[in-house]
Amino acid sequence: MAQVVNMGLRACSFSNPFKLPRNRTTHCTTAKGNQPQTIHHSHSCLITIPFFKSFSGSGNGLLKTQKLNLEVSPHRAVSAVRLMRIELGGAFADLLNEKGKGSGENEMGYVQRTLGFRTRVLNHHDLRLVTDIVGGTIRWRRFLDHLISSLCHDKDISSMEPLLLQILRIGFYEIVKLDMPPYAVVDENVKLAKVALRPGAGNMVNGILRKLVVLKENETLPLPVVEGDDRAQARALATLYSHPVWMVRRWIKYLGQEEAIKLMIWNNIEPSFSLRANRARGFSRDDLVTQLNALKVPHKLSLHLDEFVRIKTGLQIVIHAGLLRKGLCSVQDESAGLVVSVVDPQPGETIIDCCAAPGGKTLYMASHLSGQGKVFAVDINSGRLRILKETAKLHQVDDVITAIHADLRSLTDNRQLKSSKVLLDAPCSGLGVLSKRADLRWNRKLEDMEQLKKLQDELLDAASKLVKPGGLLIYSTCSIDTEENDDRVAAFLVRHPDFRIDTVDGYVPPDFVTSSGFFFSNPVKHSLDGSFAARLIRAL
Ligand SMILES: C[S@@+](CC[C@H](N)C(=O)[O-])C[C@H]1O[C@@H](n2cnc3c(N)ncnc32)[C@H](O)[C@@H]1O
Repeated sequence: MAQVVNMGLRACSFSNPFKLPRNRTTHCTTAKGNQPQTIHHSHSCLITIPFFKSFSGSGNGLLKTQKLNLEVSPHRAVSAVRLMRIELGGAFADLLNEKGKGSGENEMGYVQRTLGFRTRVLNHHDLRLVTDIVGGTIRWRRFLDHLISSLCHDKDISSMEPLLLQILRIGFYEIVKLDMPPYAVVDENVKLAKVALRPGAGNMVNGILRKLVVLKENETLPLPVVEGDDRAQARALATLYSHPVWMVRRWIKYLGQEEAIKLMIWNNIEPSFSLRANRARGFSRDDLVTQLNALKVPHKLSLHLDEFVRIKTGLQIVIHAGLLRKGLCSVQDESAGLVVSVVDPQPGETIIDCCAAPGGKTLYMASHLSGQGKVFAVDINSGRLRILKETAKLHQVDDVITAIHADLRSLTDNRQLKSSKVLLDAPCSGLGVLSKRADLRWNRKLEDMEQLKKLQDELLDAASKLVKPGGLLIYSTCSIDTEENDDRVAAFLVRHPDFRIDTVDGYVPPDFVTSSGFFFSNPVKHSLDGSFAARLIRAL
């Protein structure tokens, strides 16, 4: 049985939504005074025992509840809980959006509430494993679920206990995709299921994972075959490469099957990240490189942008070292940096950033103004705008940024705000950033595309009203979808014949310039996020 250290109040929780109530005797570890002892009770409630110890160190007598489990592998326990939170919509797969930044107190609180115990605090190595397991398990969800339902008696896994399903997904991912030593994986996940759920759940995990190990060793995994009509082929590919069927069909239509497969392979690879040294804080790329060397974080200089460095691993170390918190650098993909190159901000200019939050491009543009000029940062989302303002202070560019909380579409009716440079970084499907946003592929729906295109048209019309005669409108997205990119520009030019395309040639490396004069970063070709930008000049 797991070693359980109980500290805190007696509390009996019947409300854990991740466990099925059981009418059976369960072993719990409890304590009399400070002595642990085992009791039996007739439901799966969690019992914690009075310890009368303050964890805050404040000596205020506040009683906290905590059970520390040192037996289950902590990164698997934390991964299982994070996966449930993501699936239930409580968190993003993207670690950067995690308020708790990994194994912080917030996250351990979720672990405690979900599993009924805490794990030890995670170290860098554990956090790296959590990131890999969570990201990979989400990416491969359709593929893993196909295998799980093929191996389960009950083929409909949608009714399976959420926690049990996550534990199985983790085990399947570790065995099939990470090629980890199979029997260690079986043992660890069985232990987690037993402790976090009940012994019977552990037995079930044991049976299914062992079946999987045999099938893998015999190379007889039940995989779909790509055959039949277009729809059947798309379905098989969607399972094999773990994407929604509608995306696969769309990419086959626009890119052909070979390129669609390459794109899905790219989306399934662990992403690398880029860091931008913040020149506004007097922190150069050389300074950043010195810090990364000291932290032993492997890195490569960007081939395209002077302030950028690429890292494949070690982001947690950078976060932990406080480089982001101190505003010395930010995590920003080079594709986003290249959109700013298309804008080409110069000291003294006034730029309106129409959809600015959380501020990645605003801050980078502001850092190029060298204290002279202005960026008006408009956004409809007050929470995201608050993040922009806070980060602007941290980056010491707040003196050149004015935040405006507004719907761009009504802003243009009421104000006299106009400029010679207007950036519209429009809300989009995010189909160019699926490798980083592992959960996005499952959240995005085909119906979203029509709504987004309509919104993009409306925002383009609104942004165009802010452009002075002879001025420039830059339209950008982080999508690779031609209907959100080239087609939106084409439709805009029909509605606004006073605008014309100004090629991005000369602003970005030639390799990124399309035949129509737009900027386009192709994940497969450039090993960057996918993004798009067009320069549109208004007639005098
Ligand atoms: C792609 S994100 C912008 C990312 C940002 N440019 C950056 O680099 O960090 C799109 C933004 O558009 C904002 N938005 C959506 N509809 C809007 C509207 N009607 N008016 C103003 N902002 C809007 C969203 O709140 C979101 O922050």
